[in-house]
Amino acid sequence: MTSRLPGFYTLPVEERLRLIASLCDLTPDEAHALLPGQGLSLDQADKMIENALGVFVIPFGIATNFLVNGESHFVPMVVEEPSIVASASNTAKIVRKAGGFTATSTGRQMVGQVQVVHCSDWESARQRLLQKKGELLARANEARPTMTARGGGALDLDVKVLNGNGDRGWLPMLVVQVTIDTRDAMGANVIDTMMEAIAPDVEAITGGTVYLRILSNYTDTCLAQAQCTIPAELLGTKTLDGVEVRDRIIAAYAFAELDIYRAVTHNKGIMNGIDAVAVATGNDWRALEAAAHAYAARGGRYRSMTEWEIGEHGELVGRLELPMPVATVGGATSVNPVAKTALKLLNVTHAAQLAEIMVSVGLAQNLAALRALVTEGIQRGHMALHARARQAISSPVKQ
Ligand SMILES: CC(C)(COP(=O)([O-])OP(=O)([O-])OC[C@H]1O[C@@H](n2cnc3c(N)ncnc32)[C@H](O)[C@@H]1OP(=O)([O-])[O-])[C@@H](O)C(=O)NCCC(=O)NCCSC(=O)C[C@@](C)(O)CC(=O)[O-]
Ligand SMILES: NC(=O)C1=CN([C@@H]2O[C@H](COP(=O)(O)OP(=O)(O)OC[C@H]3O[C@@H](n4cnc5c(N)ncnc54)[C@H](OP(=O)(O)O)[C@@H]3O)[C@@H](O)[C@H]2O)C=CC1
Repeated sequence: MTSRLPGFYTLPVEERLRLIASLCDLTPDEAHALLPGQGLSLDQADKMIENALGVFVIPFGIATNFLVNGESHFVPMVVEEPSIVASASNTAKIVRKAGGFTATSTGRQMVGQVQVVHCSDWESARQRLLQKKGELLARANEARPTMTARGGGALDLDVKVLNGNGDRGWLPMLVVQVTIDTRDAMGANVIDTMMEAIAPDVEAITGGTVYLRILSNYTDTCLAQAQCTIPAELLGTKTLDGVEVRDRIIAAYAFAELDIYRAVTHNKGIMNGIDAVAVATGNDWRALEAAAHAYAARGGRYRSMTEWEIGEHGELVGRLELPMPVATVGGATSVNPVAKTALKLLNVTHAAQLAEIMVSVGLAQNLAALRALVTEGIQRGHMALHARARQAISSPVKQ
């Protein structure tokens, strides 16, 4: 199977679906789930959230041309903004000619926190907790034994003391921080269950009072990295040669590194792609957004999420590393039939693989935007598609 389908976007929508269904072996039900009114049922929606009245429909598209770690992937995207799917496909086509994206992921470890207040001796409470680390980890794992059976579960525990601020009436506090491998799940519920399970032991050991027992969305131990190396000649346009475009892209990147007003826009463009895949696959995009922007501000300065530089042979080299707490099981991925179809289209079986593709999509999206911005400007490509969308809005709805 190849994801390289020249001119795919020129086909009528029904034909596109037929072609993809046959290339990806979708069952009639899986393909049917993508049609308006056929995906999430009202009954399912009513069980997913509270006070449901209906379902909100957003277009579902696929980006073509992606080659990640030597494998072709169609990338499902659910998004309301024109030109995101086209630009991802366009860049993936260029990067494919250069050998595709290389992506890795480092760990699937998430963090849970328990906040303890009112301890009489903070340092001795900290020491006692560390001495009981094995028992606390065992207690956490007893709460979700199936996670250990899968090779995951609570792995490590650390304790920190945070000073209060008397002037503002803030108490000092102690934080028990547990590292948990949640395998193919995002793990919020798993972690929260574990943190609630260890809380009584934490109180008994410290003599303090537990307040919060919750996961952390700063998932800097669940990272994915993507890289692409593009010969300059592949970047040229009708009016500019590739070396000039490459150098302008480096200048655009430097702008984002140096100026927060530009960095936020630059990073919004990256998240355009990542969020669209997150929504399509039923993942929690708020968790991804929160973690990604916090990671971009690590070290105390908010910067570009991507890095661009000139390689040894004059190529443009791009990298993106982000926290990717995504799931192929649990949450809405397991409930929404559209998300199930999206995962099948992507042809991924594990969360780490999904994370690697998503970070490649983020890198592609950034390159697309930068290349357009430093050459013809964003308006021609983006606004032509935007104008088409406006036309659809103003034309009467077919019954
Ligand atoms: C829009 C393009 C791709 C046109 O680019 P083009 O060069 O006119 O495209 P083309 O007609 O030569 O086609 C090249 C390939 O693009 C794809 N393609 C081309 N057209 C379509 C289409 N209609 N539907 C689906 N795919 C399309 C398709 O893959 C096609 O090749 P094929 O696979 O067919 O051989 C280009 O101008 C582009 O990439 N622009 C960038 C647009 C962008 O970045 N949009 C993001 C939203 S704007 C924003 O919110 C973020 C931003 C910009 O503010 C971030 C920032 O500032 O950093
Ligand atoms: N701050 C935040 O971000 C918060 C987010 N949430 C929400 O929580 C949800 C995610 O929680 P999560 O715990 O992941 O989802 P679920 O509660 O749906 O749990 C996932 C379950 O899937 C099962 N499972 C089956 N196969 C696997 C596998 N290969 N790897 C791992 N688990 C597997 C496990 O259950 P078993 O072991 O029993 O088989 C696991 O507990 C999202 O909807 C998120 O929006 C909730 C609270 C806070």
